Amino acid sequence: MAPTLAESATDSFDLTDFVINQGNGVKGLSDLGIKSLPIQYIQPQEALINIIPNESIPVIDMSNWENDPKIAESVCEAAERFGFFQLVNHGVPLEVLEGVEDATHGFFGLPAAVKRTYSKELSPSNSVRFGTSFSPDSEKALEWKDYLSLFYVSDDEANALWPPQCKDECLEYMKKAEILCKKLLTALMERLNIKEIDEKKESLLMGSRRINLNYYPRCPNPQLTVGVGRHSDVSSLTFLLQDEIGGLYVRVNEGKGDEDGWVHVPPIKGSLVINVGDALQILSNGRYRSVEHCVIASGSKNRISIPVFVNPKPTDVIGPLPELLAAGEKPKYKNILYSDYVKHFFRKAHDGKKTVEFAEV
Ligand SMILES: CC(C)(COP(=O)(O)OP(=O)(O)OC[C@H]1O[C@@H](n2cnc3c(N)ncnc32)[C@H](O)[C@@H]1OP(=O)(O)O)[C@@H](O)C(=O)NCCC(=O)NCCSC(=O)/C=C/c1ccc(O)cc1
Ligand SMILES: O=C(O)CCC(=O)C(=O)O
Ligand SMILES: [Fe+2]
Repeated sequence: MAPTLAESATDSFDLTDFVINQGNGVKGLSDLGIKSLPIQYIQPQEALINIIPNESIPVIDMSNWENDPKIAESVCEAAERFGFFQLVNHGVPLEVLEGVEDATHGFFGLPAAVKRTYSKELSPSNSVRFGTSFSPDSEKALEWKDYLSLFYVSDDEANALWPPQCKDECLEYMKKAEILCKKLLTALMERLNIKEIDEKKESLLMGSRRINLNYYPRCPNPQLTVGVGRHSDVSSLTFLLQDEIGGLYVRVNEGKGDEDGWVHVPPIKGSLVINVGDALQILSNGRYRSVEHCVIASGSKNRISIPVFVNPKPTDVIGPLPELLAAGEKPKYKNILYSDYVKHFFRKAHDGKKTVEFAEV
């Protein structure tokens, strides 16, 4: 039986066992109606961010993409300057977005005992993992987030192993996002004078995919914790669907003259938030920027978000693209096996932009 509130306030309540081992997650804690944040979730002061109210990341309308080259230009400029932008009229149908949102609520609404069967300990495959926080074994303070992470290997594998409550919707969203991804990557490569995405480049840029379903339940003291700590993604590009609650913040003006701080990414119905990940920063030799972001939980509502991470293949060696070096650029990054890079990211707590130092020359 779930512990009572009185029990949860005492040492007799084993939070790790309840949240992690039993599969209740932070959703389980929130559903208990706890009135204050357990100490394990209190983040150190430096995790808290300075919010800049009057700035924003670009919102780009893609409806005239085929005919108006200025749209591709805005995408490339946003990828260089902010590393983040929102897209509207991007071609992924609203029903597909709504379908995967409903499926996400369906999955997290399952009993803990069912979700737990997808945990690292019990899941029959490394491609499917239900968990809570990012890296609980290495974090000083936990994050207020549960997730399901699905690595795509094949349709057959997904059909056999992904949870039936969400597999069709996840596959559909991932596939539609891929069409959009090709368009964006073609434009981003053209800007680097790379006219053709051959097989090798296609693998480096979009050889693997992972879809995460993130659940951030209502939090009793959202200002003391984080939904996701500051990090950059290790993908090439991330396609993030967020619901109407809000809470995603992106770092702006880092190392520039203007005020360094964080801007909110306001939810826009039907839009997708796109961001550059470390792999594209490395491949483009720093031209496109993978930028820090974080999530602040809500004090009143449950929030979901669904990123599709488009990545190199785990077996690819990533480094600055040869065309850039042939044009005389000095490499800023070493060549590195992509799965080593990702393992390095997953084994430590979120730490801003530090992962990329692993690849710096
Ligand atoms: C190295 C991978 C990820 C796993 O390969 P594996 O052979 O199953 O390796 P391991 O089982 O040894 O996993 C390596 C470590 O990563 C951990 N891990 C294995 N998947 C996971 C998992 N989805 N979640 C969080 N730890 C994991 C796993 O627990 C393990 O840590 P540890 O147990 O401490 O040794 C492999 O699939 C790979 O190279 N994938 C490349 C494609 C890929 O997944 N790219 C990542 C895109 S994800 C991204 O950009 C951002 C993700 C993100 C996610 C959460 C955030 O809060 C913020 C951002
Ligand atoms: O929930 C969000 O808005 C962002 C989540 C995120 O940054 C991630 O999963 O990598
Ligand atoms: Fe992220």
